[in-house]
Amino acid sequence: MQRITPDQTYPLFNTEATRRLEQAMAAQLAPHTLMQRAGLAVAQLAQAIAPHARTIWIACGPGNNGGDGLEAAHHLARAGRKVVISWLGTTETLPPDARQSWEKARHCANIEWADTPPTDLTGQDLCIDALLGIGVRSSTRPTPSAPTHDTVLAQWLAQLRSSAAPVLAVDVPSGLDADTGQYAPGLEPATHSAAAKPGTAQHTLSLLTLKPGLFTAHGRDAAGQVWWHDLGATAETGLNHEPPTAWLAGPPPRGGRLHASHKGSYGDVAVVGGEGLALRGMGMTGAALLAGSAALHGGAGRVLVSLLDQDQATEIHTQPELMLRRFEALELESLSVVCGCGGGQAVRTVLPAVLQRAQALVLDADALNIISTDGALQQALTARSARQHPTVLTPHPLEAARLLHTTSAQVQAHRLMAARELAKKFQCTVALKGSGTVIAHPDDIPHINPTGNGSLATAGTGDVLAGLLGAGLAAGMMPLQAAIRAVFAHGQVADAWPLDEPLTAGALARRIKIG
Ligand SMILES: NC(=O)C1=CN([C@@H]2O[C@H](COP(=O)(O)OP(=O)(O)OC[C@H]3O[C@@H](n4cnc5c(N)ncnc54)[C@H](OP(=O)(O)O)[C@@H]3O)[C@@H](O)[C@H]2O)[C@@H](O)CC1
Ligand SMILES: [K+]
Repeated sequence: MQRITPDQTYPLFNTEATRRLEQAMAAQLAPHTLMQRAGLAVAQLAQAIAPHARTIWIACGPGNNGGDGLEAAHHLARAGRKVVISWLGTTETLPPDARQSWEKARHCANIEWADTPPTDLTGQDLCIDALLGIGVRSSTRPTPSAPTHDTVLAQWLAQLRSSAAPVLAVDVPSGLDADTGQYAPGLEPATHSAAAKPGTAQHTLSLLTLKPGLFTAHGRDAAGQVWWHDLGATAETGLNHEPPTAWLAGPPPRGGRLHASHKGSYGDVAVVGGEGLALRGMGMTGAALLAGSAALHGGAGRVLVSLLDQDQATEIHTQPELMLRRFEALELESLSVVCGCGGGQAVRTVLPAVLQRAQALVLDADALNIISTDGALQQALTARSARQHPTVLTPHPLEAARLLHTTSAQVQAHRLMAARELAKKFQCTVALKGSGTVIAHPDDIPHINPTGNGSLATAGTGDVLAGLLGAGLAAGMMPLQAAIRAVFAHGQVADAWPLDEPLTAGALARRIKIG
């Protein structure tokens, strides 16, 4: 069993791939072996995280996820723990594996069966959520006969989520789609605002495979600390014959600098953005300066800043290392250009030249919005790939939606798919921001970033990411690697930041550590 931390790369498998692996393994093993292993692993983790739990309430659903819970109940009861089971299945519809575990649990004298879940649990107890796993339906049941069952399941789920006791979720937090990290309709937590985190699992034990939905969209909040037990898959069948759906990115390789190097060894970044106050009364030069600061702290040899403010700025007092340049004075052909940060409408005039000439390019914010409305710019963007000019897009979900002519809800509903679609459409690398940033490249398996948290949800952090990425490209990194590295390092600063101190984008840029 492994505790998942951002210290290595892990393969992630969606439901379809997981089912294929399950079948391949089950064919080689005695019947019921996988569920026995799953139940034992759940019981072991329960004992480890709550060794002194007074009562262990196990909420078991009608399918094999419930079967895992029943199997775990048997082990925990045999270990002398006080176990209360609430089971939602019927003997007529029980899958064969779950039936065997149900019978085992039935024969354990010291298990209490409760149709009404206990309401007096405290922090000294433990809940095990075995209601729904990867079999959760993505639509509500159409038949009129069933709602009662579904209603009870939803009630028990609400009770788990609001319990004072810690929750260990089996395989996936019930109701969460293992592929997308979205909740199934009708099973969303009641409180769903960023300020009030919904009651969710403190631990999730992912079985056989790690699933992408645990690490993106609502997955991170829903799952808490993720653990993984492969049920013997790596040793017995190898996970190799099934290509991963995605990778959970690990830390980029550390690389020191050669002593005999100079500023030219690390390349030049040019930040083009920062519409001035004069044009529309909205000054956004700070965004470009943040990107510049991040490029500096990300290791760029030199950082040039071209502010789109009609030459009002003549000097940057706050960061003397940044060099101001008129746009016309930039030798775009030899630069890694970061374009868009605070660019407003002013960035429209420079985009044709930037897309045509920049050696390497990061496009963010306003640049993306303008491109999404202009077919000629879209063609120019796509054409960069044929000239071997690396390009990285860093959209948030709404910007991605504009580029894909869809809604941000659709993008969020299928983050992995949306990032891949964008990468293919424009033949470039994409970092789709948000919880569990997805990094996609046309010909590669996408990566999900494991670092970062809600403190990054503040103005300017996107500009910092763009600048940092520009530094990676300037150093000659491949765009996919540069994007993985930048997103990882960006999130790492937030993870190390004190929880009770608001993180500002300026501080974020200054704290970046690369290599
Ligand atoms: N894969 C593996 O390698 C291994 C898998 N194992 C375990 O099996 C789990 C998968 O089991 P599974 O296929 O039986 O599906 P599961 O999640 O129990 O749900 C199906 C049941 O829930 C019901 N239901 C669905 N949605 C609903 C809703 N919205 N509201 C109400 N009800 C809803 C659905 O009803 P139906 O749609 O049939 O009407 C059906 O009765 C997996 O996550 C892991 O824990 C391990 O034991 C061993 C290795
Ligand atoms: K579950």
